[in-house]
Amino acid sequence: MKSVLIGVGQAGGKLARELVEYDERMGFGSIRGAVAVNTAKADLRNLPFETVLIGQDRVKGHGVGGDNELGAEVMQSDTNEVLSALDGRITAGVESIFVVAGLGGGTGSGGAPVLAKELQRIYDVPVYGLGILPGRDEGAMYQVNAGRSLKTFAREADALLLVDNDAFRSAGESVTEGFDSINEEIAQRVGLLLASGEAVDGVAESVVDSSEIINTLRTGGIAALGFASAEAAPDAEGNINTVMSTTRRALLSGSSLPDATDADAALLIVAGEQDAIPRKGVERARKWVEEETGSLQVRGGDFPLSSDRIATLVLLGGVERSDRLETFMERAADAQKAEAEDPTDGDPAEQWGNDELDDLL
Ligand SMILES: Nc1nc2c(ncn2[C@@H]2O[C@H](COP(=O)(O)OP(=O)(O)OP(=O)(O)O)[C@@H](O)[C@H]2O)c(=O)[nH]1
Repeated sequence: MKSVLIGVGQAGGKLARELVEYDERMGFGSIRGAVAVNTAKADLRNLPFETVLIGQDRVKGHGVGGDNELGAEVMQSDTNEVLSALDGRITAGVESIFVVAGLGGGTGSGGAPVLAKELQRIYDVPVYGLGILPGRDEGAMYQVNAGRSLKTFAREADALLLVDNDAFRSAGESVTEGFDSINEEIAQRVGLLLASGEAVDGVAESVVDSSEIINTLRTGGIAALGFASAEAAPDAEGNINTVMSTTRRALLSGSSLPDATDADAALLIVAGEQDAIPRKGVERARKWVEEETGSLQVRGGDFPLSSDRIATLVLLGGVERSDRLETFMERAADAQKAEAEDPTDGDPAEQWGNDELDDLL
């Protein structure tokens, strides 16, 4: 799926760079352009694509210091500068735009939903969010920011693919120490997903295409992406169990949003040498995903790739009712309550759609 990335804030810029580098390293060519936007001048250095500094009149290039309302305001005032930087990049072949941001800070958290809303008004292609949730050890401000941004971003984008910073943390490593490896994990997953819709070597009907990604995300709301891989046998018959086990791992332990398995729609992509992908295994795994997600809309497809491994990607659309997200929304609402010194309790199940967490826009 040919896509253009807009990284907003520090994490957004770093992750966009990681995605561009992965796509180039693999020779996929699915990322057709990238732009980084920030209120902090220093964070725009070292990014190998066009950058836009916003809010100079308000914060003089020093960032918004975690104030996501200010982040939203400066994006609103300077949207035209961002749109100008995009001019000519959303060409006829581009199939989607991704707005990439960490949701715990100020610039990305506040700016990304505002930008998604503007892009929706202007472009016909889907506008997706790629949002990073703060780890549970990050402070209350990060949790509140992310809770508020999450609701608004999910509403303004066609779908919001979420990554939980706790999902890829290695034992004994702090969230901050792990950023580079987390970014690599995300870039690999998302990079493979985008490239899967582009497969040119495959002529078979079973090869996945971009419309299947778009249809899986059509339900809107929150999306998650799971991944797992294993060494492949040379023949398809020998890989039936491998496809099943990588599918299980991708969904149950390799997801960008752990424990989010209830979904409205899913797409199972099996990557590897085309002759080594077992039809029987893919069909069995697809049925398993159907049972596990409770969705009757489970699509499946191959991604022919020259490799001695089999990799499975599971894209889930509409996972906002999942336990993990409810736990997060509860954490964010608690943090907001603690900040406001208001001890009244709330039902976590209702926090998704309501007022405990103020909307950003
Ligand atoms: N995965 C990942 N998360 C990051 C990275 N950098 C920051 N974060 C997370 O993103 C959130 C902070 O967002 P930033 O992007 O640093 O903040 P910002 O949007 O630039 O906003 P201000 O600094 O307030 O202007 C925190 O929850 C961090 O955990 C990164 O490189 N990778």
